[in-house]
Amino acid sequence: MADQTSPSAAPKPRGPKPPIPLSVITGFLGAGKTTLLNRILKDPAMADTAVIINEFGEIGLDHLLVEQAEDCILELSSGCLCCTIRGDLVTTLENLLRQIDNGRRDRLARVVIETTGLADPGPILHTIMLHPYLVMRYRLESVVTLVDAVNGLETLDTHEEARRQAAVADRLVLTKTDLVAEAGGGAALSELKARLKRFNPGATVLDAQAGEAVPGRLFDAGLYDPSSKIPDVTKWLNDGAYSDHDHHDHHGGHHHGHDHGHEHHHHDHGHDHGQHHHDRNRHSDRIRAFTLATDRPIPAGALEMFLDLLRSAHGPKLLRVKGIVRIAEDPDRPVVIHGVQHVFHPPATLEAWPDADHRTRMVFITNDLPESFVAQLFDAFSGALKPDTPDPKAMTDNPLAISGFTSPIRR
Ligand SMILES: Nc1nc2c(ncn2[C@@H]2O[C@H](COP(=O)(O)OP(=O)(O)OP(=O)(O)O)[C@@H](O)[C@H]2O)c(=O)[nH]1
Repeated sequence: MADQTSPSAAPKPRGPKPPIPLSVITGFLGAGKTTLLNRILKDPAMADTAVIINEFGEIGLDHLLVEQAEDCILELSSGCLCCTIRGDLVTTLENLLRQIDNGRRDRLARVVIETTGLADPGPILHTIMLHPYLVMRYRLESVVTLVDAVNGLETLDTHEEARRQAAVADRLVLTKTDLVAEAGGGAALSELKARLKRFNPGATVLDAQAGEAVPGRLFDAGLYDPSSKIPDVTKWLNDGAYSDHDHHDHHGGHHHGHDHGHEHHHHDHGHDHGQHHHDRNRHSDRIRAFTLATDRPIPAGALEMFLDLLRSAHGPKLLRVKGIVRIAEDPDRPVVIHGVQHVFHPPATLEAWPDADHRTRMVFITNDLPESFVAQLFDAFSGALKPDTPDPKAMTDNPLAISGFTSPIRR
């Protein structure tokens, strides 16, 4: 029986095998995904990694890559990974497990899926998160999004997929910074970094040309490291980055965070100003990143309803949600939540708080979903009702809300 943990770990654990870390590398067409994969696959840290790539149109696999790590490459053949062959992806992931379970493969340290440039990574992540067996055997480790420093601003302006890819990332890798430097494009690079920071402040930005895109920094996003008993949620959440990335529009109260869309006016930033220089930012500005933090514990059932309502009514607007939550019934054992669009990982209960901060902290990256809405909804469910806000019963009685978020709290 293959053991996924480090060889030095004392007695081999009985029971289910630890889930295999799974990362997704995404990035717009030509961003440099294959180039990066080719490079990192040579790194000893990538031993025992299986890479799943898909062929797209006439462009075949990079043969270097195939030769480099023949055993580990599984080629999917039928078009776009995101839209048409999720069944293939499931089969491929199941086959890998079978190889491990029947001893044909000794170790599988990690799986990396490279998506096509046009893919919204959400559905790929959902394929794993929604599959009852795969979600037990694999754990989402890191979403790595490559951004071409030469074309990045333009691509973010014009392509929804590119914005989504950047917004769901745990790691943003800037590629082709060498070309920008040669062309004296320092200002454009700063603007690109600022843009990325604005709609995904928690993601670590790595410069591929500076040698920063190494496996340890790409994939070690921190949450469920099996070698640590209490996972490094703080690193994973990185909510500190949300409070110092901007300088305006700070709201009071116990909710922290920033609202780039001025949503309390309930109109769209871009349309509102109507000036040419705002057009460029219009789409990006619909993507908002904010945090909620509060001392007030929330009953487990109310958390369930909060998430249920949020995802059923507003799932498409949620790009990424991460959080550590203080539960009223069990305040010493926080619950970790993790969602991509309308799909949430089964929440995990930690044995203890990872650090001295015992507040509920959640980070949200949303598309056209205002911070104030999310904050009010959370307040309603956590019991911090203000006189002019609806009570949770009124909200859950909404006939448009779809139920189905069952048994969310599992250990
Ligand atoms: N100068 C420079 N060129 C790069 C860098 N990264 C990638 N490239 C080049 O950019 C082109 C596209 O790179 P790929 O790795 O094929 O990009 P990709 O994201 O896999 O492309 P698709 O699979 O078509 O979406 C290639 O010609 C690479 O050599 C970089 O950091 N600097």
